[in-house]
Amino acid sequence: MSGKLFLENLLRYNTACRQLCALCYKEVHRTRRTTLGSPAYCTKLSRFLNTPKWCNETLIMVSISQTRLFSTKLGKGSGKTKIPKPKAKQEKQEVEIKQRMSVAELAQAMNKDVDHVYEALLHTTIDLDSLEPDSLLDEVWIKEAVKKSGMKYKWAKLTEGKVRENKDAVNRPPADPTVLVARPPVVTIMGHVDHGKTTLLDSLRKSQVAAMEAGGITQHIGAFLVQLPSGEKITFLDTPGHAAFSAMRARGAHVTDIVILVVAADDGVMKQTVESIQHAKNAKVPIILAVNKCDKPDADTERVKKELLVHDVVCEEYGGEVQAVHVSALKGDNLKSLAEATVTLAEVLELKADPTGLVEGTVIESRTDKGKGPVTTAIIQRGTLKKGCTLVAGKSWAKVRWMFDENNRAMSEAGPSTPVEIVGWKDVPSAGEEILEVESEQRAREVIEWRKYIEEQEKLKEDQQVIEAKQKEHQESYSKERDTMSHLNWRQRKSAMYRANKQRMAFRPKERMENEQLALPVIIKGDVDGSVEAILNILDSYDADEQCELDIVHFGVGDISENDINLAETFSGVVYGFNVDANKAIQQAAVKKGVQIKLHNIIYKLIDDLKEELSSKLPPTVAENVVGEASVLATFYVTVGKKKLPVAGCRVNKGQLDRKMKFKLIRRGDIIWKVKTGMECGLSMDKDIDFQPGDEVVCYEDTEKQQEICWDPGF
Ligand SMILES: Nc1nc2c(ncn2[C@@H]2O[C@H](COP(=O)(O)OP(=O)(O)OP(=O)(O)O)[C@@H](O)[C@H]2O)c(=O)[nH]1
Repeated sequence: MSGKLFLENLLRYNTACRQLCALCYKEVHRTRRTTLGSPAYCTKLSRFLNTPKWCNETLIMVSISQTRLFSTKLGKGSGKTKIPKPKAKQEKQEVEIKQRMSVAELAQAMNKDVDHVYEALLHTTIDLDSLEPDSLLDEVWIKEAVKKSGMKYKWAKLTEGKVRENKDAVNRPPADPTVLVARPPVVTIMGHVDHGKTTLLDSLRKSQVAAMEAGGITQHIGAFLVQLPSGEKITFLDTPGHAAFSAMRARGAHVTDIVILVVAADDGVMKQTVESIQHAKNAKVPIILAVNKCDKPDADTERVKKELLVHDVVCEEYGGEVQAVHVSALKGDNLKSLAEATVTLAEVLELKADPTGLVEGTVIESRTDKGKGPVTTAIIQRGTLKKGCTLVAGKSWAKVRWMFDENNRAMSEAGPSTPVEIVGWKDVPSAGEEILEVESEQRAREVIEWRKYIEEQEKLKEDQQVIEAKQKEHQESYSKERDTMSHLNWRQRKSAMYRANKQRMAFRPKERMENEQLALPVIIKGDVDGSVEAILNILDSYDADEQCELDIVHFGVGDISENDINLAETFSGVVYGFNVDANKAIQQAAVKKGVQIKLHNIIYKLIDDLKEELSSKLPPTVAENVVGEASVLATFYVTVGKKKLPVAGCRVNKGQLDRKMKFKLIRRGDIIWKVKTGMECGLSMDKDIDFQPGDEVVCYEDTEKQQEICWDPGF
């Protein structure tokens, strides 16, 4: 072929394509989603183009992909369709938004002050009085404020967290040894079930109450302080059992200095004794042995000590370092010796803390008190807690309003190792959470916001990991089916899918019409190749065509365009966008054409939405809900006017019979009386029915249930 001939052919081909596009575009709009692929339409195209039939399919494919180009040009050239000029759009300031933004964050993103955001939301339904600068705004209000400010929004990338400045509160560096002072030990009691942990704690607490002046009310706050006559103090954590201990350890809370291991002298070393030893060893916390129930006649203290040797707990008598004290928790015998042994060990451990500077501590227990609101019991580990301090713990913060000890007495300050009940929390923090004092309320809010943000990011990451793992799994199982396309890149696959779609449209127009309500055509748009590909990979696993077909009519990168809306209208489809936008004109066009645009920033939410959309296409299933059952005991006739009507004497065995509902088992008909369980009744039908004793009557209603699509995308 000569160069000239080639050029001429090319020009003819281009013109033909353009004309085809024009025809196709008009035809698509005229016929509204019905005849694009019909044989009549193909013949029409053939005649128009004077082309052999074999190339129609290809041309239709080309025409669709050209629709966007053509429709854009149409607006310019013909003046029929007015497309908003992009000029005004370009002038708008772009604001990066995300799903959760505080008023202050939004103001910052808009380069305005907080008042600007309030003003923008002035004539909306949002309650402005409740809005603080740190209040989180819903997506709808974020968008509204941006729009009302004459700006446009753009979704921030999910990876934005990596560059955000860390605002968390952290422990102070280790204190200067010169400021350290001795502090009481914090003790946890552990041991096997029923060996006497609770009894021991109760006795220790009671010994303290007895030692107090009358009037003190002991309450369980999760920890209490015991003061020996010599003046030494011991803090006991009032949460017996290794479960609480390991829960604290799991959260990284290093609260306990000493473990008192309770072993019943009549029972010896048991399973949970061994577990307790293990927990103490893992946490590198020294043990004191309390051989309990020594008042019992069958108590054998030596046996206990010998059994413990196997588990590397060597008592002093056996040349080890573990102090053993023989007690009776029930009778309160030798508890003083146990306390003294604890103090001795504490001295050896040289337990010290810095009582100055910002407070650090751990939440031992938390609850909501009717009068006081959220309350925590904490062990202070550094600094001295006072009223008015601002604290953060987990995702909650507090301005300390009151402090109480376990005897419900108000405290003015609490130093290291002191158990204290703190009132003033905004929410209830969890046990084991670290308490840190911060400089101001503003700082506390900042820390909490940061922690919530991090939690959200981690959740997103986790979700992403789950999705990826499941995708991998699914990909493997579907790789066989995809073998035919596996050698293609995703752009080539796009063409292949177009072809497949067009073929379906061309060869099955009738079935298509019939099945239209059981097919969901979708248009997928994403911000980058990678995200579109990720979504397509998930959609590859779609295997519920039996229930409802999923047609991927089109997919691509970029914001939702007019072409997407036109395609969605043509195919009665839904447009899904991931991390992309749909400008106002597009949204208006979509509303006008009855096209749904669904925008998402999280893939699994998009897929969830798609699943819901697919499920909504399915017809509801009908289930029978039995409301009553009766048995016919006898039959008789009653005379109504001149007529004798057959009546069944029934006993309602279950539920009730309601004439408004459906009946079965005994032929069809209506019930005259509404009767309840256990009552006897007469049943007459509006048709002549020959009742027989022993017949069963079931009264039921049809209930509709929405079906769910059985596709499992793997997450
Ligand atoms: N004779 C005697 N009985 C005791 C002694 N200490 C506890 N008991 C009894 O042993 C039983 C169990 O005591 P608890 O204090 O509930 O034991 P526990 O280890 O806290 O049990 P769990 O909370 O179930 O793990 C109770 O009936 C107590 O009265 C003791 O020193 N002497």
